Amino acid sequence: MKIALLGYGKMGKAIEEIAINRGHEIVLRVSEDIEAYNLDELEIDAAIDFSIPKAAYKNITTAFKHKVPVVCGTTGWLDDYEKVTKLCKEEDSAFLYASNFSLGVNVFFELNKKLAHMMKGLDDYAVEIEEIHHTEKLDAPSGTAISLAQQIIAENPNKNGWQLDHADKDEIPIYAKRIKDVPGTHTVSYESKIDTIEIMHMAKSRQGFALGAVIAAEWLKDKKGVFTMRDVLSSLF
Ligand SMILES: NC(=O)C1=CN([C@@H]2O[C@H](COP(=O)(O)OP(=O)(O)OC[C@H]3O[C@@H](n4cnc5c(N)ncnc54)[C@H](OP(=O)(O)O)[C@@H]3O)[C@@H](O)[C@H]2O)C=CC1
Ligand SMILES: O=C(O)C1=N[C@H](C(=O)O)C[C@H](O)C1
Repeated sequence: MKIALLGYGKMGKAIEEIAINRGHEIVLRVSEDIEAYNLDELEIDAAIDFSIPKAAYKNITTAFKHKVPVVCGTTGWLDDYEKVTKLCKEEDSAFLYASNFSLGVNVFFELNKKLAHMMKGLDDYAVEIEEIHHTEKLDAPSGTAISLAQQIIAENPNKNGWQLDHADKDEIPIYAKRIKDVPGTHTVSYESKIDTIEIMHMAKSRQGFALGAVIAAEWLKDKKGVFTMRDVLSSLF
């Protein structure tokens, strides 16, 4: 496959290494305004966007206009998600966003949903989410923590939203910590006066995120429509 990397920072470089090892060719590396590049002449099979929150919308929608399928891992831009999916359908293109591409986190998401379902009637337990990332991360809370909160809210009628660092009774607090070099750790805990139930995922490197993104691009290549990582991993869950 011919792959365009929209964003060539820590994740772009990790994805490049894995894509080349899997026999793909990187035909474009974008680190600035996408309009500076000629997408049409490169015969791109898929673009993978791991850029910055304020660039993601333009990168994605520009790729659609050039009929390039987009896998997006950039977080912190989701206020524009509905606009992007509408445009994807209008342009007859393909789009797959995941707040976290690692297989382990996608298993963790399934555990989180099951645990939330079991805990929804147990009012003695207070739920909270903690995420820890490296100090260069631009957004807080992490996209993964938001996905975890949304999954709990979907299961629990007593929870209507989330807030960073504090929460009302009907909300889930998300605590975001920044510590040098941490690739990404997420913990969901339910605490009562007598015990604590906790599930945790700790990434040891960026390799899992990068491999998942390349697998998603291979999967998306000849498809049309809007997908999630659950579609890619449907045979597992
Ligand atoms: N979904 C997932 O599984 C994962 C998601 N992420 C997310 O991916 C994103 C990138 O993370 P990471 O690689 O660690 O961050 P980095 O800061 O290392 O990389 C971002 C890169 O984007 C570049 N950039 C700036 N403007 C543009 C633009 N207009 N178009 C394209 N690229 C641009 C930056 O260039 P410059 O430095 O010159 O400004 C930088 O090289 C973040 O949003 C992060 O949360 C990260 C890991 C996993
Ligand atoms: O910025 C990061 O590094 C990461 N971002 C993603 C997120 O916001 O959830 C995924 C992963 O945890 C690493």
